Amino acid sequence: MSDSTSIDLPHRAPVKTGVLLLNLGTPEAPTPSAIRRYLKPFLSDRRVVELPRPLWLTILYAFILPFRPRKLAHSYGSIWMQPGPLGSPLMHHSVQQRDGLHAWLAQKLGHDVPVALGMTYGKPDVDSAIAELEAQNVRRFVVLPLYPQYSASSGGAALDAVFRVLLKRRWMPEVRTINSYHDEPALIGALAQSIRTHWATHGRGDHLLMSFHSIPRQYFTKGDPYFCFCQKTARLLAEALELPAGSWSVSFQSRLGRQPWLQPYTDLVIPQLARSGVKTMDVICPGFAADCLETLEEVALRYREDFLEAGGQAFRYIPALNADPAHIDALGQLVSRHLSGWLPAAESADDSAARVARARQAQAQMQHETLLDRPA
Ligand SMILES: C=CC1=C(C)c2cc3[nH]c(cc4nc(cc5[nH]c(cc1n2)c(C)c5CCC(=O)O)C(CCC(=O)O)=C4C)c(C)c3C=C
Ligand SMILES: [Fe+2]
Ligand SMILES: [Fe+2]
Repeated sequence: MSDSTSIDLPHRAPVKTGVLLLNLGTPEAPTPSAIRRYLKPFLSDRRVVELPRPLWLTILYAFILPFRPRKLAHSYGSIWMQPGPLGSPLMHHSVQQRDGLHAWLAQKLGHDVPVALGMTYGKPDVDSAIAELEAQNVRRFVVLPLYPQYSASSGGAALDAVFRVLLKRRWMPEVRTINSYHDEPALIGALAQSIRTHWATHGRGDHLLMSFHSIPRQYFTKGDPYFCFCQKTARLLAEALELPAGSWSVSFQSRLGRQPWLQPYTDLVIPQLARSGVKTMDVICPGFAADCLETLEEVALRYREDFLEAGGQAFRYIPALNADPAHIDALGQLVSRHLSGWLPAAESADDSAARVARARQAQAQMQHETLLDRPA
């Protein structure tokens, strides 16, 4: 007991409040081996693929992992932004979102709120992101999976990764999780503004397609709310833009395998629109917080070609919100609400009474009581 002051006890320091941002993850390089390393845990997750295990593992190991990475290497290669892991658009934008949110919280709330980024699959993993917060003495944090529309296969899997890490903790942190923010007014406002700005700069198409990542239809019939959340985001966006009926629609992209997925399928809708006389179209993907393979390669490159081949004249992809200030503002507002009661009220830095109050607060947050420090 007498040498207890030399023990490195985490509860000696003032506690901090943090934010954990989560996204899917992405390969570290546009190479078959890096893509295989990424796909293996991703496609082995029971939240992502719910097929009977022996059947799915046979398909995964016999047909997908040996062949798909090579095909995807070309696709990733076409959108990679710079050498190294930050070359993946998803990683590039996620890092900027992390830094942008940290700056927003400091500016608007007057506090240093550490923000860490963790990926459900690949690096930086959720374990290291939580460790990063803990190293700054964060003992309570808000978890924000960057999927505006919750699905078990995306946000659910991300939260699983958090809870798996916490299972190993002796001293559980306080955790608040954000489930879905598909109808967050600031998010709808940011999306609407980005569309208006795009129209003002590049012209307005005859039709606006809102394309969301699909999921197997059966997940919806078993109770996944994702389909309805996508429809609600789309309706709110159409209302905000006062879009006439018939001038916009919703579709679902990126399906894999033979079972039915949420419909209508984007890859079928786009040429159909061209054949039905739509000459110019805009596409936005309001389910993707950051641009990635599925938006930049699948939609902006491949579906553009399909549209033009089917008789369309102009196809414009409207980028994801990425680290756009309006997006950071929407995420900041969302996170701030969930931080409620965890931060002392913001004070102006030159207010000396506030400085004293802050010092008292810090003292009160020193949770280490004196028992171990008493002389034996
Ligand atoms: C096989 C099942 C899949 C389900 C279910 C699924 C749901 C889902 N995915 C996203 C977001 C993203 N998916 C991305 C890539 C991607 N998705 C799947 C499979 C499923 N996704 C695969 C196999 C891949 C890899 C690429 C490919 O093989 O086509 C990405 C992009 C990652 C990147 O590196 O850029 C995102 C983002 C959501 C939101 C979602 C459920 C709602
Ligand atoms: Fe996906
Ligand atoms: Fe519903």
